[in-house]
Amino acid sequence: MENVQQLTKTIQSIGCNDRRLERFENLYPLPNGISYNSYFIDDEKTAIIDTVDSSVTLQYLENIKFALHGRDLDYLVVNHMEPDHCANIVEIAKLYPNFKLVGNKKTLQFFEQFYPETDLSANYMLVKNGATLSLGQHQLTFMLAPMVHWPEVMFTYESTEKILFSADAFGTFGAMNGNLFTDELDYEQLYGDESRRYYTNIVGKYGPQVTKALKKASDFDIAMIAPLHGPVWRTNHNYILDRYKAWSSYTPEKSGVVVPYASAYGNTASAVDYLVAQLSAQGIQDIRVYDVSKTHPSYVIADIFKYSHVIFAASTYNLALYPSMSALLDEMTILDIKDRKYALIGNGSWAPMATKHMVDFFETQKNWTNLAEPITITTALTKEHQAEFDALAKTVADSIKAETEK
Ligand SMILES: Cc1cc2nc3c(=O)[nH]c(=O)nc-3n(C[C@H](O)[C@H](O)[C@H](O)COP(=O)(O)O)c2cc1C
Repeated sequence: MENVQQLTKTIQSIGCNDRRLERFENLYPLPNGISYNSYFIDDEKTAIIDTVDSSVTLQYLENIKFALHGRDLDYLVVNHMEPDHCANIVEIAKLYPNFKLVGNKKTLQFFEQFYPETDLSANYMLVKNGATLSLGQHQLTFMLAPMVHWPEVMFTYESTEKILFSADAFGTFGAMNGNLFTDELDYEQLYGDESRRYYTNIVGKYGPQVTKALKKASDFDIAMIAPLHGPVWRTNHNYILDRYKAWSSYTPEKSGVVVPYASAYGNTASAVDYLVAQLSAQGIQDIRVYDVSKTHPSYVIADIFKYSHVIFAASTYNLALYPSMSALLDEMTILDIKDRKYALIGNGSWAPMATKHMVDFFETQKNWTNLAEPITITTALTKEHQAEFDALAKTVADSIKAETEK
């Protein structure tokens, strides 16, 4: 049976949920699943905006059949050619061969790269930035938003009902829970952290491009923002726009400190516990400690975007940096995170090298401010280092407080 909801009188949400997938892009844990959104516009001409992942094809095709009510499909607009959104183009082509596949030059190029066995060139409708398409009552305008995840990404604006179909922008991890609109649910509680983890890990590297797209989109009078994952915004746009402004400019949302550590036997972990207790004694409340061997880097990355300060602590592993800390630092480089204040603690029992590796790493990073001389301990934290740890806690606490007062 169909599973379709009304976005407006003439536009339906025909997307599907997937609560089985373990990892998005085979990388990011999905504890609450994911939704793949797709929209159907019922007008003199019929149109679908984006398709869904192959894992939900059967449900999706039922939804389309229901939405069309026996009519033919005229247009399929592809805002994003990533497989979780384009995997059903070929299926749609089998059932509705007369449709026009609407995309820009890169969209169509990617289509041929992903689906070399399917020739849809006769269906192509190539659009450029600013091109328009009339469906009857509804008028679509296409706006290129390159690198708001991928180079072919575009936004589609429907001017009659003032809806911005925003591709991956403004979306979130987490399946839908029945409520289609953000104002029907407690967004902060249900999707607040997961939308940050989604943005920072998936789009995080492309802050400048996101800023550009936000500026372009502000030319439009927007009543609704309909993303490709998660609920639709029809009120309180500023909540998500402000968050996007902060994330895309690498501005911390809060002053506070993230403390990712890597520890084989627990000594680095104990040293961190001592340090954060001193931070607490200094009055710091927002402290987030993570064992990077246990917590997936995407959660740590999301908090590094959220908070102003980071203290990295890691032990040495065969003269190298402990692998799970290395993985986190690699991920940070891939995402180009900048503008945070940091301090370093290394550990090692016979040839401690972790501190040096982390120092070398931060010399290559943009706009990270080192707050203190790195500390190296040689296995367990001892009274000998206590004063250094106390001093580090004071320095970091003072810096956080100064940030709060700004
Ligand atoms: C596989 C392995 C390799 C290690 N290699 C080094 C090393 O090259 N140099 C060193 O000083 N310590 C080395 N260590 C020791 C740990 O770094 C050390 O015991 C640790 O810093 C203590 O802190 P922890 O309990 O937080 O792991 C190694 C430990 C393991 C398990």
